[in-house]
Amino acid sequence: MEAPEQSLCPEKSLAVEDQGLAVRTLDDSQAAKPEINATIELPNKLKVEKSAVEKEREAFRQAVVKTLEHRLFFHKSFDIYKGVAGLYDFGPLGRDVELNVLSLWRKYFVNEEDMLEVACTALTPEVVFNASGHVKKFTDLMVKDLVDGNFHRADHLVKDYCENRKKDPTISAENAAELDHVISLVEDLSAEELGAKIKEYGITAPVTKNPLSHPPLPFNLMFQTSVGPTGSSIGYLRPETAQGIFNNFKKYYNENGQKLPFAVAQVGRVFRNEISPRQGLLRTREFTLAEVEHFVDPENKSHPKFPHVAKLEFLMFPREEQEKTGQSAKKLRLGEAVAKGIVNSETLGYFIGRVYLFLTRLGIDKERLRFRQHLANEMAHYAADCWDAEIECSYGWIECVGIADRSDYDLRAHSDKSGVALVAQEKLVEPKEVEKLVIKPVRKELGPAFKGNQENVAEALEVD
Ligand SMILES: Nc1ncnc2c1ncn2[C@@H]1O[C@H](COP(=O)(O)OP(=O)(O)OP(=O)(O)O)[C@@H](O)[C@H]1O
Repeated sequence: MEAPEQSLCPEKSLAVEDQGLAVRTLDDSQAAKPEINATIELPNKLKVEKSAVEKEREAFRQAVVKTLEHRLFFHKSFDIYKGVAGLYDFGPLGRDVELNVLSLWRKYFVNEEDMLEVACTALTPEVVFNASGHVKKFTDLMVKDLVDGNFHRADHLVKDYCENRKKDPTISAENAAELDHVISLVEDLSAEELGAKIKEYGITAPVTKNPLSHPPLPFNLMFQTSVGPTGSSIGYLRPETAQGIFNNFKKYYNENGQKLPFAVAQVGRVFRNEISPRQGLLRTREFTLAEVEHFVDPENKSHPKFPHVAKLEFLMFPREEQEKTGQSAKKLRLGEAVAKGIVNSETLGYFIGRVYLFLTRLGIDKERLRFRQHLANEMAHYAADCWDAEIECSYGWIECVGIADRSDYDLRAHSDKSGVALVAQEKLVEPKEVEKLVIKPVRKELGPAFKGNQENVAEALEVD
């Protein structure tokens, strides 16, 4: 997910804003023409300087990419056939970098926390993603170029439009704050709301400037395939590694001596049929994901090692701040964020702290790293609280790690679908007596009353 962008050259942006404001003020006060002309020259000069900085940055990025491709760090896959958008190969040096990063990741997570590391298959039967909700909900909204037929991600078009508008030095501070607000909410907008924004702003297809289809439609990002020769058994390439871990929960729980908490880690290839991949390696259709699922007692989300990270202080951008206009990430002490309930538990806070330590150890600049909380509707269908580690690079603020409290969503969903109880048991210090209402339908009465529906009614009544 992408997030509100802050300018990479803030001083220059501010100067442009200030001068734009000065011109408008002079204009309003009926100032003499030479005075206005002199003041106009300044923002124009700054505008030229600003775009020169941007051009320089773009040229630098292109030069870096060219060198990395030339030295075979990475390059387009199958490029003798002109390649496919969003598919890249790592050459020997790129693979070395990947292995070094993964080895540090193992040290910081798997070894440090004594996790179980596993490797599940990428090819997954449909029933798994029906149960997890991915078949229905793992979608992005897209619009179509009505002339050339190419598809574009609707939220990206609105975000790009707002960011480009913000570059206009004559824009008022109020309008800029409004655009920032739209950028921070863009992933939160429904199909109708995104469609309305596209119309309101008069957005057309990038490059061709052709009109776009309306309203945006959902597109499922999973690659579908069939398993076996008959073609009747549908499968998907996994878009995340976590579902394999949830399906094997009982085995791993037993392996851990039936004790909570425990964590399972997995590194593997995942596949997402991105609508319009762009930004090089940042948005590809096949990539390596390193994931951890930490299983915890839902009634006790404290973490014994939280004091080790509680004093860390770094840039955080809570949901409430994003909902106000004109706000940005501020330095916050992790202990304070958990104590105030901004981060929903010590366990989630602990992993935010570990990710901060890992990324800064990798060499990420602390001033260009922030943790942004998802807005209520932006969160994936399974999440109760979610924070993205975002790094500011030449493409703006880019999500690099997602840290979510998925609650018991997945284990419950797979228990219901498979009939296998994916649960943990805890021996209570004091035995508890619990009163429970259980409905036992009288089946012979249901038949005459509900006829063909009797099974559904019985099933609904039996749920406790
Ligand atoms: N297409 C992609 N190419 C490369 N990396 C990706 C891609 N999609 C997601 N990621 C990375 O995988 C991590 C976990 O994915 P997650 O499901 O949280 O992403 P997401 O929030 O669905 O992304 P978005 O909303 O931007 O599509 C992200 O933090 C990001 O770093």
